[in-house]
Amino acid sequence: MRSLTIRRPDDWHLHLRDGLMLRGVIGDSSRHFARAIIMPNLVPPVVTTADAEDYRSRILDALPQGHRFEPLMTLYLTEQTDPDDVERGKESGLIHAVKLYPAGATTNSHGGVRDIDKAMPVLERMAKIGLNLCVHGEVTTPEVDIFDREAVFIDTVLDPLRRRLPELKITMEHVTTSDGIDYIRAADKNLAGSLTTHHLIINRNAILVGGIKPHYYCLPVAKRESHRLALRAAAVSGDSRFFLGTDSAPHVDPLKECACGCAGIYTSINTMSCLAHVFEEEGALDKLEAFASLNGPAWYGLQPNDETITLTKREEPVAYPEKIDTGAGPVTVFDPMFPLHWAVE
Ligand SMILES: NC(=O)N[C@@H](CC(=O)O)C(=O)O
Ligand SMILES: [Zn+2]
Ligand SMILES: [Zn+2]
Repeated sequence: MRSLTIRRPDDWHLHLRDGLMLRGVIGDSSRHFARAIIMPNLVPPVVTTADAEDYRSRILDALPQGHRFEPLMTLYLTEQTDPDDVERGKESGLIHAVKLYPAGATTNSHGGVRDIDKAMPVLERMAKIGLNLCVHGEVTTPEVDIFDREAVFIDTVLDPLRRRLPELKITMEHVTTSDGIDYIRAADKNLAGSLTTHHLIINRNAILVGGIKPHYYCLPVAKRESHRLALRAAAVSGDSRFFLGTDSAPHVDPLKECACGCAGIYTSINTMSCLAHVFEEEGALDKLEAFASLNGPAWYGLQPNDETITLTKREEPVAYPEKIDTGAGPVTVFDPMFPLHWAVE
């Protein structure tokens, strides 16, 4: 048996939803993770500091008995967002990032930004006060192929924005391409990227070969194998600009298994087992702590957690449910398509 003790990890991109779904999923995160950057794409979205404060209370209220977990709140950027409200949210310690969803790019993003010029006053204020901008980095232009949307976003939105406002700290979330990795590596400052668990494991074949597999569909959509390999290399490199954001995004099965299934993969429950497997495969178990527990806090200006978790490699595969029952309905758990042997003690 091998074992590995690391600082308690954090999740720098998480969807917890609300109501019954929130109650059904939060324990899967708080069991292993100490903190998470909480995505604001509720219906309606979390747009003001007051919304974020209410949502944070609902999250803490849903936490299982005995669990300790700190939700790090974010605001959903709109063309009407008030810079003063954002600044108050940051100064009070509540708000850790503002999230840019290009309108229509992903789940519940129709209220997102259409014209980035309209968001400039907020972005300028964020640059001034040192507040992070998290971006869903895909263009939504219908002419652009869905597999190219991240690369085109970098050229037409992200790079111009960084030139215009070099002092703005930007997290390119759920990077799925080697273009994204190269772009982050080449940046001199103020740019980092989060990587999901599933994009380190699947390529686009998982969605399309042998029948259409809705539980492997998420946005940004998984790309070809060469991109997956680039993501893996970045994750295990130890480069402090890359860290874990699971993007665990629960949807009930009926909304995924239908003619127009929604995007999102649920990985909170087995992420640490999956990551230990990936890092071991890459001969880089010694880099798992940097990726899951150290680089993220450093980027967000927080201390790493004092507590630790221990992962042990077992003979028998680790059991995890195929689906969880959430009260809102069943949610299928990410199946990495290989047995998992690393267990969190
Ligand atoms: N990643 C996804 O496929 N879905 C996310 C939205 C997002 O992070 O883009 C969701 O909220 O379901
Ligand atoms: Zn996204
Ligand atoms: Zn997400």
